[in-house]
Amino acid sequence: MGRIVIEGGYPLEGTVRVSGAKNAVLPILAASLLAEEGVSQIEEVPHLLDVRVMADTVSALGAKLEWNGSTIRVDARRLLSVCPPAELVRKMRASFVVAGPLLARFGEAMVALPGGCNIGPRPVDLHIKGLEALGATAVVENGYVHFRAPRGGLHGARIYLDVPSVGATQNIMMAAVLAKGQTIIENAAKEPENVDLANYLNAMGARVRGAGTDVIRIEGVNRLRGATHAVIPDRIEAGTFLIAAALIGRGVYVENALSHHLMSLIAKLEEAGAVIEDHVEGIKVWPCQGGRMKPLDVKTHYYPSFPTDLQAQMVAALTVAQGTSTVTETVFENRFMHVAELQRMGANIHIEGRTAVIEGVPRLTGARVTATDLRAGAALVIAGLLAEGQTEVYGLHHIDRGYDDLVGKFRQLGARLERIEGDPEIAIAKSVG
Ligand SMILES: CC(=O)N[C@H]1[C@@H](OP(=O)(O)OP(=O)(O)OC[C@H]2O[C@@H](n3ccc(=O)[nH]c3=O)[C@H](O)[C@@H]2O)O[C@H](CO)[C@@H](O)[C@@H]1O
Ligand SMILES: C=C(OP(=O)(O)O)C(=O)O
Repeated sequence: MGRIVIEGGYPLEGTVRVSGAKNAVLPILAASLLAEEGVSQIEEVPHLLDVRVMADTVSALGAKLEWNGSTIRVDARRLLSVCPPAELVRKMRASFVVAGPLLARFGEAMVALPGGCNIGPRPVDLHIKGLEALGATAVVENGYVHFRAPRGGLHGARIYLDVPSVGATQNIMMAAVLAKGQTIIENAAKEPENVDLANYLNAMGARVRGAGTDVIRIEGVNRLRGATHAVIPDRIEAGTFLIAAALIGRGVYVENALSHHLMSLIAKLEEAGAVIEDHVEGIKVWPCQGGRMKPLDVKTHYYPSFPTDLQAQMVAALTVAQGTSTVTETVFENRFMHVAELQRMGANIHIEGRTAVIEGVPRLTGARVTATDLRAGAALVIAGLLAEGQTEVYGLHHIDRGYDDLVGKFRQLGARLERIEGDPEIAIAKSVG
C-alpha cells in the first residue's frame, strides 16, 4: 500500500537528473537473451519495478544477472527455458517482447498474453502477424501464445504494420536479426527507444538500418554476442519534470534531458508561455507567467508527435490554465482515468469522446486521490504540487513501475512531499485497539 503526502504550493528550483529510459531498457534486457557469446553490460539502468520484473523474467529463462548500481551484466550464453513465468509476463506489457529473441535463438517461445497499464484494450495481433510473416506459427491457447519457427529457421520478409506499434516493431526487429535474409518493416514505430534497441542490437553484431524512420531494414546474421550499451535518458520522466517546472518552477534544470526527443512537448510548453533553454547536457525551464499556462490544444500521436505517456501530466497542468484547453488521446482508447481523480481536486474537465475539454480554474485544492495507471500517478503528483493544501496519492505501485525515486527527485527541487508506507486505515485500527 503506501501513499505520497504532498503539501502543495512550494516552488521548484535547482537541478534534477533524469534516469535511463524504462521503455528502452526493457526491450534491451529482452534483446540480451540473443547473445550466444560474451556478456552484455547495460548501463544507466533506472531503478524501477518494471526493470525488476524484466530482470526476473530474463533470470527465470536461465540468464545470469549481476547488478552493480545502475549497471547490469547479463550472461545469456546458457538459457534453460523458452517459457517465461506467466505471473511475471502478466505484470507488464513489455515482457511480451521476449518472444522475438527466444523464437529467433531457439526456434520456439511460449509467452503468456501480457499485462500492462489499464489504458484500454492492448492486443498483440501485430506482434503475432509480424512473427508469422517471418515463418513462425503462433497458437493461442490457455492464455499463452506458442510460437514455433519452421524447420529451417525464420526467414526475412517484408512486413507492413497497420499501426506503428512500438512493441510489435521491437519483437519483429529482435526476431529478424537472426532470420535468414532481409526483413523490411514498413510503417515501423520511430520512437527513440526503438533506435536505442537497434543500436544495442548492432553493437551485438546485428545489421539493423533505418531505426527511427518509417522503414527499418534488417539483414539477418548467424550469431550475436554480448555488448556494452548505455541506455538513453527517459524522455517521459524528463517531460514530467518539464511540465511541473513550467508551472511552479523558479528555474529548473532537467539534466540529461534530450531536447530532440521532446520537440512536441517543448513546442507546447513554449506556446503555453514557458521559456525553455536547450543546454548541452539538459534543458532549463522557466515558468509560465503567474504559474498558469495559456490554454492549449494537444493531440497525442505516435512519435515524434505529442506522446500519450505525457498526456495525463499535461491534463493536470492545464487544469489551472488561463482558459479552455482540449487534449485528444488518439493512441489508447481509455486513457482518461486520471480525470475523475483530478476532479476531486477541483479540476473542471469533461470528456467528449476521445477529447478532454479542460476549463482552467484558478487553483486546485488538495484531496485524497488514487493513481489508476503509471502516468496518471505522475499527473496526480503534479496536481498535488500545484494544489492548495494537502494531497494524498494512493496506488503507488503504478508510479513505482516507471519512475526512479519520483518523490526524492521532487524533494531535491524543494517540493514538500513524502512517501509513507503502510495502510493508514490499518494503522488507525491498530492504534485504536
Ligand atoms: C513498454 C513500452 O514501451 N510501452 C510503451 C509502448 O507500448 P506498446 O508497445 O504496448 O504500444 P503500441 O505502440 O504497441 O500501441 C499503439 C497502439 O497500437 C495498438 N496495437 C498495438 C499492438 C498490436 O499488436 N495491435 C494493436 O492494435 C494499441 O492498442 C495501441 O492503440 O508504446 C506506447 C505508445 O507510445 C506507450 O504508451 C507505452 O509506454
Ligand atoms: C503505458 C506505459 O507503460 P506500459 O506500456 O508498460 O504499460 C507507460 O510507460 O506509460
